[in-house]
Amino acid sequence: MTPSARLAASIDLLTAMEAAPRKPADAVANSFFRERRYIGGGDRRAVSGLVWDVMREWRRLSWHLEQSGAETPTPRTLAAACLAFKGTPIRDVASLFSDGRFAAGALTFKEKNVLSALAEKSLDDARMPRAVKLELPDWLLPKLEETFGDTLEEELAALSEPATLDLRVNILRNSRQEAQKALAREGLHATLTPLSPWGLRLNGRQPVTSTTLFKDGRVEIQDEGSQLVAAILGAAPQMRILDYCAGAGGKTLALAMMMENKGHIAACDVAEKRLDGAVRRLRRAGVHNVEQHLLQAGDKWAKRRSASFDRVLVDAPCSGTGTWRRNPDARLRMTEQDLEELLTKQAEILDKASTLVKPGGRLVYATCSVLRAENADQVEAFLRRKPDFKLVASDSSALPEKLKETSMFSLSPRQNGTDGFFAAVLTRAEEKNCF
Ligand SMILES: C[S@@+](CC[C@H](N)C(=O)[O-])C[C@H]1O[C@@H](n2cnc3c(N)ncnc32)[C@H](O)[C@@H]1O
Repeated sequence: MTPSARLAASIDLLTAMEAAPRKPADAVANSFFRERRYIGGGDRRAVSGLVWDVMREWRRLSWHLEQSGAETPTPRTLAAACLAFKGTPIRDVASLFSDGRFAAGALTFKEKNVLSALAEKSLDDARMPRAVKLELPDWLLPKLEETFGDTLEEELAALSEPATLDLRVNILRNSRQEAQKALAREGLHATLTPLSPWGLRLNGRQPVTSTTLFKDGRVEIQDEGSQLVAAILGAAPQMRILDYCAGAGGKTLALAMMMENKGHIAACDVAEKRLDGAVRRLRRAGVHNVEQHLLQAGDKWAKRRSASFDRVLVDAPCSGTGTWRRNPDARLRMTEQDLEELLTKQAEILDKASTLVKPGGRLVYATCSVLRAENADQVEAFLRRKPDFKLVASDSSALPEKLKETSMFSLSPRQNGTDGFFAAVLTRAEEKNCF
C-alpha cells in the first residue's frame, strides 16, 4: 500500500470505530481487517499503529483541532493532526490526501486551514484542562482523583503501559517450576509472579496458546490480580462454592484447582455465550466438579439453593477501569450513565447472591474497577442493607504475605504490577441478623 492508501485505510477504520461507539475498538479492528484480507501484515501494522495513536491522543488532538477552528474533529482531521504532531511536515501530511486511487479525498479549504494552524505546536499544551491532558472524559476525572489523589498521574501512566501476559499454573497437573521449565523448552521465558503462588509472567505477547503446555491444560492465561481474587475466597476441597458471575470461567478454574477438584462449584451467569466459553477451558484443565447454570428471569434455581453455599464469589460486572492496559479505548467509551447503571446492577447482584450464602459462610465481592463507587462504597452500602454480614479477614493460605488475612484489597498496575482489582471478604452471621 502507498502511504496515502494506508492513511485512507486508517481513516476508514476510525470511521468504523466512530460508528460503533459501544463496541471495543479491537473488535471493530478485527472485523475491519477480516473484511479486507488484501491488507498485508506490514500495512496492517502501519494502519493499526496510526489508529491506536489517534485513540490514545483523542482528547488532546480534538482540543487542538477545536482551538484551530474545527467545528467537530473528524477521523480525517484527527489522523492528519496525529501525523503532524508525530513530526510529519504539514505540507507532506496534506499531500497524502492525494485524491488518487485508494487515497483519501483532497483536504477541503477549511481542513487545510485547521491543519496549518497546528504548525509549530506540540501535543501537550499548558492551557489544556486536566481531563484533556490526561485523556479522560470530564465526568470521570473527579472519580479517579478520589481513588488515587496525588498519585493519579503516575497511576494513569501505569494503566497506559502495555500489560504483561500472566499465566496461572494448574498445580493439579504440574508445579510452577515444572511449568516454567516446560515453557523454556518451548522457547518462552517466564518469571515467577511476585504475589500469586500459581503465577508465571511472560513479557510482551508470546505465542503461549500454541504451546503443548497450554493445550494440555497445564497453564491458563489469567492476570495475577485475577488469580488473587480467586485466592482470597479461600476455597478448599469438599466445600460448596458458588461463582455467581462466572462468565467464561477464569476464576472458576482457579477455584476448582484450590479445591483439588473435590466438592462442588456452581458457575452461574446471565450470559449463555460466556458460560459456553468456559466449557472447553474446564475440559482442558481436567476440571469435573463444576455445574454450570444460566440465570434467567423467574428461575427457581437460586431460591431452591437459598443459604446453602459455604462460599460465594461475586465477580461483578463493572466499568473495567482496572483493565485499561488491555483496552486503551475503554476510557473514552464509558459514559456517566453506564456507571450509574452498573452501580445499580452491582447492588442488585450482591443482594441476590448474598441470599445463597449459608449462615457462617463467606461472600467475596470483587471487581476489575479502580473506582471507589464500585468498590468500597458498594460494600459499605451492602453492609448497611444487610446487617447480618460483616467484613472478615480472609482465611486463604494462597494469599501472599503482604495480603494475608486481609479483608479487602485494591490492586493497581503501578502498585502491584497487576491489572486494577478490588476484593472484599464478608461473612454471614451464624444466627440471622445478629453479630
Ligand atoms: C467480570 S465478568 C466475570 C468474569 C469471570 N468471573 C472470569 O473470571 O472470567 C462479570 C460477569 O457478570 C455477568 N453478569 C451480568 N449481570 C449479571 C447478573 N445479573 N447475574 C449474574 N451474572 C451477571 C456478565 O455476563 C459477566 O460474565
